Amino acid sequence: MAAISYELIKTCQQSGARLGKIHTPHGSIDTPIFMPVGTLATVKTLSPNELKDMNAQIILSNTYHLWLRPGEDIISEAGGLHTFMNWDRPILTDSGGYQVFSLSKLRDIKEEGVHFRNHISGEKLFLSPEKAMQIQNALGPDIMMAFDECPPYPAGRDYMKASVERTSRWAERCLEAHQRPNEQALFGIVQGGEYEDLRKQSANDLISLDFPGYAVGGLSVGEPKDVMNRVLEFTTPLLPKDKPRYLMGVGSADSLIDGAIRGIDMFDCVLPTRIARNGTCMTTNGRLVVRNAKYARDFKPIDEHCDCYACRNYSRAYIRHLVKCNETFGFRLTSYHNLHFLLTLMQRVRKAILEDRLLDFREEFFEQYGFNKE
Ligand SMILES: Nc1cc(CSc2ncc[nH]2)c2nc(N)[nH]c(=O)c2c1
Ligand SMILES: [Zn+2]
Repeated sequence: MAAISYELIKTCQQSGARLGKIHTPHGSIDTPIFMPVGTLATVKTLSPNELKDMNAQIILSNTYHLWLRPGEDIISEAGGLHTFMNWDRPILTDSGGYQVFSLSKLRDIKEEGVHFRNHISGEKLFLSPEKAMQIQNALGPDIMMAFDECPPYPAGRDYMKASVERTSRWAERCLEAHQRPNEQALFGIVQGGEYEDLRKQSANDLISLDFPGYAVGGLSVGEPKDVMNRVLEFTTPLLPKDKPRYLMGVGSADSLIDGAIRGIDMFDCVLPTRIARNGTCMTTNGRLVVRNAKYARDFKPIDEHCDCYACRNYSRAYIRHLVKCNETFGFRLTSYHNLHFLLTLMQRVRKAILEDRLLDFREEFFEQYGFNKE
């Protein structure tokens, strides 16, 4: 019995979107889904109960960060990440490759793996497909990611081709190092930048290894949105229809809708909680920077169309006051609202797919949010 199974419920008549369910050892996930990020084994400032209140069905954590602090052995001794952080629903961990490339200026990529410096202590470290799998095996997530290279954007074609071929060899080594395939699903990560032939090569290499799910990597790395959409248009159709597709590191409300339209089932991004911590909120009418002086006497909720805990009980003036005074509760309220906003957006996307009207929903949402003005 494989660790996860994907149930395709319906494909949208208006677009490449699909409605599905991913069944995992820790419960099922309705797709398309947004996955809150809990880098250091906590979704910053929020409790597991609050995440359940807003119907978060799966969260992400980070192999690289947990390897450095507290160390995968401590988490393993605690009984794994679910017990350690008291989250009994599904967990996905990224493999650490991306963090090495995004956090460590000094790094040396070799066939055997990546040599780099710990971004906190400066000590020399080495991460390989085998090491990334050993750490994820110790953490115990339901879904783990293959160790890949996420090349910088833009990258030349020759570099990209060599990188794709190494990432495919690394994916094979991850499969060989996979200790509990019946308990943990290993997803392959398609790379290839904006080169259609390299995306095909990467997808074919990984599909031949028969992973239970596939991620589209190497996007949301600074490329314009129309480049991301174009790459998705020729990449997701290459992936098996009966397996989940995960677009890594995405994203903003418009990218979630546009990704779902192009057949993506899973999304994650640190954006909602990160911008919340500097007082920026996502609302139906676009972004609202609640610390602005104009909200000092504004006693309306962050978003009048939102029924979340923050919007039902507190005003912009109060939250502005807390954020200006650097009060933790203020950031808890903005984080709660932003995650609730994206989780609710995906609930509305799933409903639109069921009703075959996702493109109409896109028009309505973009109009109200103000994207069409961009
Ligand atoms: N944009 C982007 C983001 C992430 C981090 S996803 C994440 N990890 C922890 C939280 N969120 C990526 N991760 C990998 N492994 N490969 C990628 O190509 C890639 C691309
Ligand atoms: Zn709200």
